[in-house]
Order: sequence, then structure tokens, then C-alpha cells
Amino acid sequence: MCQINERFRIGEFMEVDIIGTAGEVTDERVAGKNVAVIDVFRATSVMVTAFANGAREIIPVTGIEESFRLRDEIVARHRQSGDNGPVLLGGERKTVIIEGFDLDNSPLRYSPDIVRDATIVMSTTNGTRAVNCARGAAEIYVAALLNADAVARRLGERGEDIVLVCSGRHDRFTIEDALCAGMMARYLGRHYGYKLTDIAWWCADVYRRYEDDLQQALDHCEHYHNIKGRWAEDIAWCLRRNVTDVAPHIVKEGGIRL
Ligand SMILES: O=C(O)[C@H](CS(=O)(=O)O)OP(=O)(O)O
Repeated sequence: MCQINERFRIGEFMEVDIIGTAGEVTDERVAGKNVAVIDVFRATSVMVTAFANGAREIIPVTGIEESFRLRDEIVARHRQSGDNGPVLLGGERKTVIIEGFDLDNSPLRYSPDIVRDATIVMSTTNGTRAVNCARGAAEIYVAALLNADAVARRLGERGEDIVLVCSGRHDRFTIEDALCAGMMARYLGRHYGYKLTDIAWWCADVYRRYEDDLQQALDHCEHYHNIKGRWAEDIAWCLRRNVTDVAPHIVKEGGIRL
């Protein structure tokens, strides 16, 4: 981590900034920057799990009708080209599967036997929306606690300004995303000498305080309490740190790939 006086020598270091919710993302804040979008509960944890288990591509879509239309288009394209990879619809509304979809928003459903070589059209309340809100950025990576250091390394190696976008929930700040952003900001400060903006420094400091017991922080997290009854196994899955090195990112055709 940079020394305090170093933190204020503006202009000497590239910077890590954090945006607290998807609704606060503007083109102005992300233009020309390298971004990582974070939605620990659960969309980006699902994406990271799917790629770790062999998925080919995930296309983040905001609307449900658009998801069905896109799925049909991809199936038709695959049929024409003789591509046999599965095409799946995944996501949620109000935390449960969308009628007519193949998969919900549980990372545990995205197992290798289901997602290997799959193209997944995905629509969730917060996470896929956050990815689409950030499309004005130079590069967009997908991060969760599961792959936090791997994405931080990818971003740090580029040596350019970074914005970590927390999806939040219904445009409200959530603790689990901020902990992940803080973990990444701390890593970038320590290993790549990045200067942290005030919010990035704050999240990194909060992460440092709770890193040995994330549960203590989550006890104060509304989103955690909302989903813990039904999705306790998912939460346990999503809270594991650095279990994979995958660093999914948006490719120029618009989908997310490795
Ligand atoms: O299913 C989830 O985990 C959430 C649903 S909710 O809006 O937080 O109830 O969606 P996500 O887009 O993964 O945050």
C-alpha cells in the first residue's frame, strides 16, 4: 500500500476509483478507463463460476424479451454453421428463475456438465445491468471474490486508470460488493503502487479490518439477510476468495469471454 503522503502526490500514480452502484455509472466516469464489474451476490460469481467450468461466452442482457430474441438468433446462427455448443438462458427476477429460462442465478447450477462450451444469454436484476452500464469503458472485466486477485493482476499489469464498479442492489450500495472492491483496491495499491481515491482507500481499509472474518461485516448487510434464507449454499460459494484465475472480459463483438 502507498504511504499516506505518496497518496496525495496527484499525477504520479495511476488511480483506482470505485463506483458504489450500477446507477451511478456514467460514460464520463468510465470513458478511457479499465473497469471491473463486481456483483458478489450473485451475478458475477455466477459468470466466474461458469467460465471456470468451461462456458464459451456469456452475453449480459438487461431485458427478458431481448434475452429470448437473442437466444433464438444465436440458435439459428449455430444451426446454420453446424455449431453444436449449447445455448442457454440464465438469470433471475426477484432472486428466482425467469419463466422459460434454463438456469437461475445460482452459481451451483453452472456445473461443467451443463455449461461446458455453452453460450449463455444472461439477465439479472443488478449484475448484468451493471456490466451494460459500463460499456463506455476501455476494457471491462468481470470480478467476484472468487477471482479478485486474478482480475486485479490483469488490470494492474496494464498500468492504466482503473474503476471498480460495484453493482449494488436496486441502486443501493451493498457491503459484499464493497468488500470485494476493497480487496482489489488494496491489492492494486500494494502490488502495483496504484493511488487510491478516497472511496477506494476507504473500501480497502474496511476490507483490511474484516478480511479475517467477512461474516462480521455481512451481519450488517441487507442484501445478505434478504437472500441468506433461500440461498445459503450460494452465499457460502460466493464468499470463497481467489479459487480461480479466470479473468472474463468483454470482447469487441459485445459478449463476455475468457
Ligand atoms: O439473484 C440475485 O442474487 C440478485 C437478485 S436481487 O435483486 O438482489 O434480489 O440479482 P443480481 O443481479 O445477481 O444482484
